[in-house]
Amino acid sequence: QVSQEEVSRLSKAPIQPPLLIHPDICKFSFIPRGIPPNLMPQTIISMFQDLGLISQYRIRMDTLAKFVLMTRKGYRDPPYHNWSHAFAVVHFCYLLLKNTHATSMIDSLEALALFVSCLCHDIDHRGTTNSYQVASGSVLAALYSSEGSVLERHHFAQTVCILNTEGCNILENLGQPEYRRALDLVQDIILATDLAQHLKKESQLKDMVKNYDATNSQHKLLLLCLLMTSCDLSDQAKSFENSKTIAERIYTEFFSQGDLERQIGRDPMEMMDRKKAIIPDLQISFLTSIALPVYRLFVCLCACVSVYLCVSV
Ligand SMILES: Cc1nc2ccc(C(=O)NCC(C)C)cc2n2c(-c3cc(OC(C)(C)C)ccc3Cl)nnc12
Ligand SMILES: [Mg+2]
Ligand SMILES: [Zn+2]
Repeated sequence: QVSQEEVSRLSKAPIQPPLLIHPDICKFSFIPRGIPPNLMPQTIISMFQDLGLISQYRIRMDTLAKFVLMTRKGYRDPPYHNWSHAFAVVHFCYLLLKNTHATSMIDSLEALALFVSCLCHDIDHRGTTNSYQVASGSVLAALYSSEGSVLERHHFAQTVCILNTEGCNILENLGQPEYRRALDLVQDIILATDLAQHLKKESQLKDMVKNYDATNSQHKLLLLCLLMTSCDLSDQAKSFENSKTIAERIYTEFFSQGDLERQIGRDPMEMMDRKKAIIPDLQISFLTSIALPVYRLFVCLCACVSVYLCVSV
């Protein structure tokens, strides 16, 4: 729970335009960690405002304040999968929605669902992977291993839990069909952050990008998943110093998991083994095989769309 005093302080604070919070906040090169952690909740609220989502979906300010504070509380503090990661992902999503043609390809409900998904996509992450949940027989594995994407189902469940908490439902003023569609979108988008699911989609994503059809709901969903993974990986699209710092946090998590796996008598995979992992090699393969293709797809999509927009104008 969050204190009523904290909620009212945040909901009564005047909403400053993002640029007044930090002059570089609208630059793709901006490192969101440049925002002091105590200003993150109000920065998120000012991004909601700047995207026009508060008025469009008649979101009450005290409800939005409580939702953001509950979401922040929902994150644990592992080296990487923490609140500052969520904030960095939300910030990139804000820039995408403000700057790219994506806005002409998705409607405002999809933009709302994407933005909320970015904020909530790793809630209550423990700093261990899906396979570790199953190997260690965690409660989450007991709950979700039959469907797969164990952690991501939990992140979604936690999001619904917060929305169902008194005074936190920012979607309460949506019509019933819109509410249903928003929640279904948030579920699909958060589930798309399971790397295994993303890799399965590679060929569909390529096809969507090549001949994007806005009337095709499957294409629309694939686009939202691509936008989500672009945001989730966005620390790798910034300065080398930032990418290096973030990669070090990720391997701190991976190596701690490797230590845990050794303790339960399992042999950790190389990437999790602090004795065997060569981070530069691992990163070159991750960036070339996973991160770069995501951004290449995205650039290709924008190119296709801008041609499409010019033609259709
Ligand atoms: C810099 C950087 N290195 C990484 C190196 C390896 C892996 C990894 O999970 N290898 C698989 C093994 C463990 C079975 C992830 C890495 N990673 C991610 C990331 C991306 C994710 O999935 C999407 C967003 C869908 C791509 C999901 C989770 C994470 Cl931590 N974000 N930044 C990184
Ligand atoms: Mg995740
Ligand atoms: Zn993430």
